[in-house]
Amino acid sequence: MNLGSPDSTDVKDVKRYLNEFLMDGRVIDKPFLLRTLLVRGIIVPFRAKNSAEAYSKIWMKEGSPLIVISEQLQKAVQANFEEPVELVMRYQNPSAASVLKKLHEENPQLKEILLLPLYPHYAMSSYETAVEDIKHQHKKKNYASVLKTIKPFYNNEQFIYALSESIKPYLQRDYDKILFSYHGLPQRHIRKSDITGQHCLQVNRCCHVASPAHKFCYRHQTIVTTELVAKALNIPEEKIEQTYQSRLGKDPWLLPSTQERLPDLPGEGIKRLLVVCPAFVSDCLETLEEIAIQARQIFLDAGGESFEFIPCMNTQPLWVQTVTNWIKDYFNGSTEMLFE
Ligand SMILES: C=CC1=C(C)c2cc3[nH]c(cc4nc(cc5[nH]c(cc1n2)c(C)c5CCC(=O)O)C(CCC(=O)O)=C4C)c(C)c3C=C
Ligand SMILES: [Fe+2]
Ligand SMILES: [Fe+2]
Repeated sequence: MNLGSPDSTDVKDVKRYLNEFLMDGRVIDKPFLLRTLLVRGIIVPFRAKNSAEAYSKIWMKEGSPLIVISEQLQKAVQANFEEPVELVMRYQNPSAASVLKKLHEENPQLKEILLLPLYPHYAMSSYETAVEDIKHQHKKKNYASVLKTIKPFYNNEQFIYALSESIKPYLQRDYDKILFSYHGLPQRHIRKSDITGQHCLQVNRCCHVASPAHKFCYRHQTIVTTELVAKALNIPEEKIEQTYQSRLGKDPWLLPSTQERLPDLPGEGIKRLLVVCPAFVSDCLETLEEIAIQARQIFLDAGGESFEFIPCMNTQPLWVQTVTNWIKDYFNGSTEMLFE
């Protein structure tokens, strides 16, 4: 299960997509009336045209890169199984309701469904809303099957290995720094997901101090991914930096911001930059347009000399094998990857 895209780059389709996405109370977490006013009255009318233009720059002949690549991943994984492997999106198509219907109609004996949210890290606005949406649709129709979910895999050995191997070839050439740019979040979301109510963004160096809050802390989980990849690839500390991208609105988001850090780097002697986006396993608007086009321009305009975007794992054989292994382990009785 992935996030989803508009059906086309037409402004009306982009509007429909943005309305569904941003009216999700786990994304814009304001009371319903205020959210409606904000989303339908301000954000979508002002954003839709620019978003549609951004999508047009990266659209493939088969459709949105996020969907096309996720479909390719689904087909590659399906090739390793007799059991059906389906792709589902949180917003727009194919929806959880339609995929569940299809699965149960085509497989009347269906006993178990294993859900893989295609997000390495836990966030209320990505992993949690995806899981809750499909659970809700499953319960609504009273399906007899059991639905199990794979947990965020930010620190999973095979994920780290596949991600590190996807980065490795880019480290062969000379570079000054590798930037790990993760999708950002409002800081409020980090506090809301803190099950202790007193750890996240409250304790000094919270993400480095052991706490049960880490199970739901996006910031902690992104930091761990960066540290594990750095260790796997032996990247010196001074050559790594972590930032957060894609900010929306005026609330404080996670820092440092990718867009704000980029223009500073050349002045600090960072002229040759590598950028990787490990919050995404499939390339999408936020990597292909925001990073590979916009961020590159910001960096080069500020005096940077080379900017290399490292693509997501997409359909790389090691990633397909990793997903396949998780599913096989589950069917062989392992509960290690399951979210309880
Ligand atoms: C990686 C996980 C993601 C988190 C966490 C997340 C939070 C989040 N996003 C928005 C607002 C937007 N995000 C948009 C696109 C988008 N976001 C993710 C992933 C996460 N978002 C992906 C994979 C994509 C790309 C979709 C595609 O079709 O390629 C957009 C839409 C595009 C735009 O207009 O910029 C918005 C809006 C918020 C507000 C948020 C947390 C609160
Ligand atoms: Fe997003
Ligand atoms: Fe935290």
